[in-house]
Amino acid sequence: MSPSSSASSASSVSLPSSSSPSAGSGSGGAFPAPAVPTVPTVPAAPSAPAGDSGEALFRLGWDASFAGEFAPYAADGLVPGRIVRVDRGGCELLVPAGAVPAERNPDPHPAGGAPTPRGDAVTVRATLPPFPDPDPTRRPCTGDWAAVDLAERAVRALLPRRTVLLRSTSSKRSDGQVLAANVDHVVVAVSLAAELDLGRAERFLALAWESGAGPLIVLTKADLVSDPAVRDHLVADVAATAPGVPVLAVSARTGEGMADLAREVAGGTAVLIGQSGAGKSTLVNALLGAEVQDVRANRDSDGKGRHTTTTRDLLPLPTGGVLIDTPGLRGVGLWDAGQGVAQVFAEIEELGRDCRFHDCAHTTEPGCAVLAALADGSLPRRRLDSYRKLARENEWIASRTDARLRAERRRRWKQQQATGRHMTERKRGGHR
Ligand SMILES: Nc1nc2c(ncn2[C@@H]2O[C@H](COP(=O)(O)OP(=O)(O)OP(=O)(O)O)[C@@H](O)[C@H]2O)c(=O)[nH]1
Ligand SMILES: [Zn+2]
Repeated sequence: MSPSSSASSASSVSLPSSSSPSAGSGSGGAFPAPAVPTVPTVPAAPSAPAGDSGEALFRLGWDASFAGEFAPYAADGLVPGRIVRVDRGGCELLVPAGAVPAERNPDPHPAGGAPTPRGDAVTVRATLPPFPDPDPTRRPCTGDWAAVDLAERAVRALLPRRTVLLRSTSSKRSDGQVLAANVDHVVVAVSLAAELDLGRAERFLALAWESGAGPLIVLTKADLVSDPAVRDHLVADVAATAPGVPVLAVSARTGEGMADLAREVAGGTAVLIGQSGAGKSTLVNALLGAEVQDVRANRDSDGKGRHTTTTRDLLPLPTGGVLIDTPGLRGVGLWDAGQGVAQVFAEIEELGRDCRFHDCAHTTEPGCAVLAALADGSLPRRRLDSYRKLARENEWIASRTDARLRAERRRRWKQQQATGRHMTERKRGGHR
């Protein structure tokens, strides 16, 4: 599947990138001021009467907080767009259809001849400004909100990110790579078709917490566990491992739990991560009500090459919310996720505060509260082993990372997450 195929969905129009400034647009009169959404004072529901452009934006995950950040750019005549993918030549964005003047829209009747619905979003290409920032995790990525100059087909600025998912790169010096920005829900898919791998789930959870987004565990293929008592037991097992994380058993095959999942992700932007074969593509298709992502019955066990089957990057869901499903996102590895690891193993961190030595490594130290909990059985051995493994792995990754960039990034994230937390909380909680 070629990358450009993403522009061919029935509701999108693919536009060639234009390098010639204001070509054919003549004076300001011939090129109407881009429609800029009204800035609401409260986050509007997707159905809010915010006008065509506003509606399209809210369907893409826009909210009052982003609108506030965007206000200065609106004054400059720029239009908000959400980055679908970044490539060598620039990026693809979704912008409100109403913001793209008809004369610059060569194909208003895409696949099937249906006109682009009013209030919908269209795909445009745009160039990206040079990013001199030495930190690679600051580069634009899928999910970023941008201020777009539609006349020049150029991105002028990115809005501050609320959350960001990072992964380690395979290079010797790990600098991290951005996978997705402004994600509210990280859905961790764990298959019920195989023996539960809690350690793996914990690794994905650490990454989710680290991003700033809220995790949600989905136990897939529930139809394969026919005994409801067994199923309940498995859900309880996982829930005990992940305090504070909702756990849902779903089956894309029978539809069980799918409405609950759709409701959980309806108020924001979600990503699906999990082991290859966990049923992510099947879930995406079920959530979309269409065959968009490729499901293959037989894959090579290491899953190499499967990314070529990913056909879409940023997908508005019919039930509300947006799904980001970019190549490389699904099997992510930990990267600099100390905070996330601590959050997954909150009870161990908590116990550690009662250790006699504040820098206790919980190995042989006298007065160690963690070892005491292990001895009296209140802390399962598996949990401690998993914690040690992830903490070690994380320390190793952190040691390969530029310390100054790392410290800067931490500070920035704290600021950004504090700013965006309120809106993210609303998105997460709004549909419960
Ligand atoms: N019984 C049953 N099988 C399912 C269900 N969902 C998915 N499967 C099967 O599980 C296999 C893997 O599903 P995929 O959706 O391709 O898994 P994936 O997580 O996207 O895999 P990667 O793309 O490799 O990451 C396929 O054979 C699906 O038919 C389900 O709800 N019930
Ligand atoms: Zn200790």
